[in-house]
Amino acid sequence: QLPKGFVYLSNIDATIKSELRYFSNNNFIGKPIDGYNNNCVIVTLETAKKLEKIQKILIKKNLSLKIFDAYRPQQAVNHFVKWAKVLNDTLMKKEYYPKIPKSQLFNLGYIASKSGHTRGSTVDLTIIDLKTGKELDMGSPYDFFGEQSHPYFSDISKKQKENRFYLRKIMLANGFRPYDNEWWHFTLNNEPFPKTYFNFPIE
Ligand SMILES: C[C@@H](N)C(=O)N[C@H](C)C(=O)O
Ligand SMILES: [Zn+2]
Repeated sequence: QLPKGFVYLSNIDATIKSELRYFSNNNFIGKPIDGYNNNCVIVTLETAKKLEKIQKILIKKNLSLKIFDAYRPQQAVNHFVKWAKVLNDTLMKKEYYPKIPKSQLFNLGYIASKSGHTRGSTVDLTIIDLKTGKELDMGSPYDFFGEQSHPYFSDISKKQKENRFYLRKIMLANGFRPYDNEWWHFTLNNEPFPKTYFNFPIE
């Protein structure tokens, strides 16, 4: 039973793809994150309806949204904070933050100790090509912490810029706002719980 105002995204649009990275070992910590007990995407109803609208536009072009993270319990954020304090635990540094000292990941805005995700109306996502099943090339992988992931980073190919801006354009046109440090992170404008940081686990 989810709190009032929250839904399983698959109940609103079952065609949207997902890969909940914090439910797996494939994330910047290298282990499943506290509070992710199931592989399902939870968001506020308002967010789900906007994503459904975007998905309907993409499907016509043989494209689809792919969600990496959505509602994130506060216990997961606390796990990130605890991990950040152990400076010698750098299991996934090579893949996720090769050039940024671990001690700077929060200061530089790549991870937040009070995250919009915890309010239920923020999503990390990309677009996939349904013909190939592959993610569009955005010029850096999801959760790659570095300047390369800043939306306006210039040293990427024309196609990578086009892909980034297509995602950004469609999200902004449908009620989301972007984030300066990460091309994949968007928050719903007029979110229903702007001040509430939820802690119910994902199950
Ligand atoms: C950790 C990354 N996926 C992310 O969402 N970063 C922002 C800053 C956040 O933690 O809210
Ligand atoms: Zn995010």
